[in-house]
Amino acid sequence: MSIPNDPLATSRPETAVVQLEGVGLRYGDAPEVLRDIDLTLPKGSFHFLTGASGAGKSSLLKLLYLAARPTRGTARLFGRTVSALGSQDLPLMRRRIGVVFQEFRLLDHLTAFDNAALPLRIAGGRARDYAADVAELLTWVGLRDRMDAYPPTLSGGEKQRLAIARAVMARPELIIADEPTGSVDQDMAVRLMRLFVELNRLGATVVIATHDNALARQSGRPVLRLDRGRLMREA
Ligand SMILES: Nc1ncnc2c1ncn2[C@@H]1O[C@H](COP(=O)(O)OP(=O)(O)OP(=O)(O)O)[C@@H](O)[C@H]1O
Repeated sequence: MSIPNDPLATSRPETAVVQLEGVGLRYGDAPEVLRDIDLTLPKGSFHFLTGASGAGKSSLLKLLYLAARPTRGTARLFGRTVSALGSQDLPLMRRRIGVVFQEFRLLDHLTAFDNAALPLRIAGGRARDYAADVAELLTWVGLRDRMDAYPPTLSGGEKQRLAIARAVMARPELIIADEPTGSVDQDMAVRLMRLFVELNRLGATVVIATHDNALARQSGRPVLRLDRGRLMREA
């Protein structure tokens, strides 16, 4: 399905971080949960993704962070066709993407500091080089006094802030966040949004899925809406 009057649809392919053409997704033999998705996300764009529970938001995000492949149509990420990626390509592609999972997915046996530092460690960084950056970002998200805590001892909001810090720590080119402010109060939600806005200003492409239609509309950013697996463009 093409989205009427969508200026993104005309963007040049080489500037697109994400391109989905005629994409469908089904789990097993069940009916498709995503249908006829055409979507181009230019480099440096910032979109919200809304839709009722079960509309397919997390499933669409899974396609974008390579946790699922389309069962129909074509997906391109950073100009590469996803179906042609080999197993050796996936870790490198994934390092370019920062994901805030709805259920956080923190590692319980690592401290908050080590969770946040993980993307830098995986990229081959040395603790003495990145320690100050990790501490600064954790301080920014209000976790200065919780750096040595383990995830099971953190509140829901603290876990969420840690998940966000980890996702953006290595300055990914594409930031994908699934309900990133669902567990924090309004003031913290505004603060966290400022972080995404700042990273976008520095060049990151950002996609944020949320139930919070007001948050999405007030942002002034384009809103993509999923309605039972079909993509609509709201504003
Ligand atoms: N791993 C899976 N196996 C089978 N069906 C799934 C799986 N994940 C999601 N679904 C189904 O796909 C549909 C879309 O789910 P999805 O989680 O993408 O929606 P959502 O819009 O993110 O919902 P929510 O806002 O509640 O998180 C639902 O019908 C769901 O039951």
